[in-house]
Amino acid sequence: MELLSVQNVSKSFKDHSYTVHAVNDVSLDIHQGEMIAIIGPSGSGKTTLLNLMGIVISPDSGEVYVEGQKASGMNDTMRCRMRNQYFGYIVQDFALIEEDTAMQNILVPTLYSKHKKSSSEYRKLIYSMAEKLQVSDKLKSTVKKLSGGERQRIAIIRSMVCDQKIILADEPTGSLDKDNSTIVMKCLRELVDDFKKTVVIVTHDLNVARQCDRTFNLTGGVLTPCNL
Ligand SMILES: Nc1ncnc2c1ncn2[C@@H]1O[C@H](COP(=O)(O)OP(=O)(O)OP(=O)(O)O)[C@@H](O)[C@H]1O
Repeated sequence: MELLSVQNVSKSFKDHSYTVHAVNDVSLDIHQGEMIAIIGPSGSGKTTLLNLMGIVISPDSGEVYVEGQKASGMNDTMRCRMRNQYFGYIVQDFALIEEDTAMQNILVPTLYSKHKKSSSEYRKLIYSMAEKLQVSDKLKSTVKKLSGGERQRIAIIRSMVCDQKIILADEPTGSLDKDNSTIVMKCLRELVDDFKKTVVIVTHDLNVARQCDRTFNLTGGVLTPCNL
């Protein structure tokens, strides 16, 4: 069974005088342990599609299934629970709290987790992930003291601290230089290869897309497979 299945999903936004068809009849099946890239011009619907996949927003038509469970049939509480259980998000500006330490930021999703571990279990897990991503010495630092690449690695750890199976990354290397971009992509690849995570990346960077297992182009809300 697919881990995440998007079936004939469409989403429009109405402005005052016109309607934007942001995502238009998109279907995509994603399996566990895959790294998928979605590329496309600005305004082509990439973030909207990512938000539909992560059941952050609901489609106008079509269905999203997570491990075979239909998202549209759920009430808000169930959908929220599903979102927290399955999805980790990495966004371009990292969405970290500057004045808090890296550790405090990483622990935020654990406050909302259904399957809570003990505080010492979380810390053990976080240190082991941080060591792998070479930021274990930064966990006690406030975020404002960290570099862009370090922030992004902290955001990656936060995205999987509750053992979410699917990581949705919107331009994860967008604001990074080449070296940090390489480190972040190596981290994401390791999540897929070593932890069997599933990663969906929205990117403008073709080098980033080439490192993924499958690549799709989204133009005018229409998704097509592409070879880079
Ligand atoms: N909440 C909203 N209300 C109105 N229009 C929206 C909304 N969200 C997105 N849109 C419109 O839908 C279209 C797709 O937007 P989206 O952000 O998904 O594109 P994108 O491919 O991620 O763009 P970029 O690469 O610039 O981030 C755009 O025309 C955008 O203006």
